[in-house]
Order: sequence, then structure tokens, then C-alpha cells
Amino acid sequence: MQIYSIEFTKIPDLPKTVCCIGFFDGLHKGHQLLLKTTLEEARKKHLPSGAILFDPDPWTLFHPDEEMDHLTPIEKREAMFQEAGIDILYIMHFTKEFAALTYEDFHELLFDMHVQALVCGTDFHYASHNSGSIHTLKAQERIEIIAIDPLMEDQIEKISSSKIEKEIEAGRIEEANASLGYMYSIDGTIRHGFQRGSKILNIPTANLEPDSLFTLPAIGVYAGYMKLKNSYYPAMINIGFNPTFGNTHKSIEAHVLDFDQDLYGKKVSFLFVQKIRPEHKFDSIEALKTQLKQDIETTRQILAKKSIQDWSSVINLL
Ligand SMILES: Cc1cc2nc3c(=O)[nH]c(=O)nc-3n(C[C@H](O)[C@H](O)[C@H](O)COP(=O)(O)O)c2cc1C
Ligand SMILES: Nc1ncnc2c1ncn2[C@@H]1O[C@H](COP(=O)(O)OP(=O)(O)O)[C@@H](O)[C@H]1O
Repeated sequence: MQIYSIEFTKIPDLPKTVCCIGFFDGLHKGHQLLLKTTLEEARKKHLPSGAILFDPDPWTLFHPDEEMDHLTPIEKREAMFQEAGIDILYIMHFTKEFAALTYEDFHELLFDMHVQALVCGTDFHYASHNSGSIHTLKAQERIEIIAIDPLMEDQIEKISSSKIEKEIEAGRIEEANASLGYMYSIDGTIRHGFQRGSKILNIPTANLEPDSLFTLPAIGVYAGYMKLKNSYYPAMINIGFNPTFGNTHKSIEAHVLDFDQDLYGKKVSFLFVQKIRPEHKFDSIEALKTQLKQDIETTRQILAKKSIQDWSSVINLL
């Protein structure tokens, strides 16, 4: 996959393409439908497939001092587009000037990028004050527009990144995973903690430092997996402040079941399946240990319900 970082004032010489366009945070089932349509149309037209996305998130323009978390920070999104088989990724640099373009200017930009057909949701909006819509896109005649209705969850609510984000933040992982079509995950590197896991509890817990700003599930204990290289290991994951020990910063740590390897410095992902319980302050270390042993059993029961092969990866869905 080729990646172009694009300034709207300096469009390089680009090939003709069939492109989808959007923010694509999470690459959820609705996004995956857009991608699938793009790949099919590109194949039919014998053109490369493309995806146009925007970075940084427009929200950051209006809140310059705040950082914004994402379901799939841009590096992860890039990897997922590559996995899905998109040929070219266009990352449009989102600036105040870019945000001020009229919808006619925006169409000119797409012509200059040699987009032949554009796949987008019927609810897609763009250009200054969100003045561009599916109607303005269809009113221009130089680019073929393929509009896809938003996918619905249980025919009630449309699947959206913001809905999934709220579910993750509330610990409703099963609902989020149903809309994503894959297991929500956070990528990072294993770092040293206080070594209470192996020294005091006899249950080692690997501490994850996320690679970028991921949306974090609610504080609590989860059944899930750790992915190391291309293998998935059953794990129970805790997100919180370890109140029994009174930590001052939030940690993300996992005890990997039936596993005994040094993980320090390793790049891994923690994947979330289901919340087991809230994080508690225990009266004694013994009480915490008893609970952790119970959590191991609960994790085994939850993970036994669905095999790892039954979880689709994005590529399987396309
Ligand atoms: C699955 C799991 C559940 C946990 N639940 C709690 C909890 O309810 N309360 C708590 O204070 N700490 C909890 N912990 C955190 C332990 O206290 C923590 O792993 C221990 O302090 C070791 O930290 P260290 O890796 O920094 O040495 C949990 C850890 C895991 C992996
Ligand atoms: N089953 C396991 N689950 C998690 N970590 C393990 C496991 N087996 C060995 N380890 C190693 O032990 C470390 C965690 O032990 P712990 O005493 O909790 O130390 P720390 O406080 O530095 O995380 C992990 O980073 C990893 O290198």
C-alpha cells in the first residue's frame, strides 16, 4: 500500500482511482462495507483502490491544547487499511484552511487527485460548515458517486464510531465488538511495574504502555487475549489504579494464563472480550489473591464460549 500525506495546496501527480472517503475511526462494520464496495468497484473498473482520510482529527483544531483518543489511532488505521487490501491511502492534512474550503473547492480537489469514483456513506458531510453532502456530491457530474446507507445495529441505531467509543468507555465490550466485527484492542509495549505481581501475589501481571492514545475501556477487570507476534494467549486484563496498593497512575496490565515468558520490551496487543467485574479495594493481599484465582476461572469460562478462530479479523470480513 502506498501512503500519500496530502496538503490541499500541493497535490502531487496521482493515478486515477476509485476511493472511499471518511474518518474511519475504528474501521467498524459500516466502514468495512464501504471498503468492500471500493475494492469491488476498483476491480470492475481496473483501477487502483484508494481511501481518503483526514488527520489530525478536526476536533483538535478547536481544542489545540487537548489530546484526543481514538479507537484506532492513525498508525493502527493505516495498518488495517493495508490488511484490507487498499492500494493507496491519502491522508489529508486537516488544517483551518482546509476546513474552510467550500464544497466546490473540495470537488476541485477530488478532480485534481484524479478520483474517478467516490464511495461514501449517505450521511457523509464535508467542506466549510459541513455544507457538502451526498446531494452536492451527486450534483457535480465529473466523479461517479456510490452512496451507501449507514449500517444499523438491530435496525434501531446506526453503527458509528462515537457509539462504539461510548460503549468501550462504559465497559460494554460485547456491544462494541459486535459493531466493530472484531475484538477491540490496544497496542503497546510491556514495561516494568512495581513487581508486586510475581513477588507478592505470585501472579505476574505484564504492564502495557500504549503506543498511542487509544480509547480506554472503563476501569475494571476483563477477559481477553494478549497477542504476541501472531499468537493469541488467553489473558485477564485489569485497567485501573490498583486501589489495594493505592497507585497514583492508571495501569493497563494482564496476567496471561498458562504462560511463563519474559515480556519486557515486547510489542503486544491486549484484546478485550468481556468485562468480568469492577476493580475493588481489598482488605488484604490474601483477599485479592483469592479473587484473582476466581478471575482466572471466570476468564476460562468466558473464552471457552467462542474460539479465537471464530473472531473475524477485518480482512476476513472483506
Ligand atoms: C485480572 C486482574 C485483576 C486485578 N484486580 C485488582 C483489584 O480488584 N484491585 C486491586 O487493587 N488490584 C487489582 N489488580 C492489580 C494488582 O494489584 C496488580 O497486578 C499488582 O499490584 C501488581 O502490580 P505490578 O505489576 O505493578 O507489580 C488486578 C490485576 C489483574 C491482572
Ligand atoms: N503469565 C504471565 N503473565 C504476565 N506476565 C508474565 C507472565 N509470565 C511471566 N511474565 C513476566 O512477568 C512480568 C510481570 O511480573 P510482575 O512481577 O507483575 O512485574 P511488573 O510489576 O514489572 O509488571 C511480565 O512483564 C513478564 O515479563
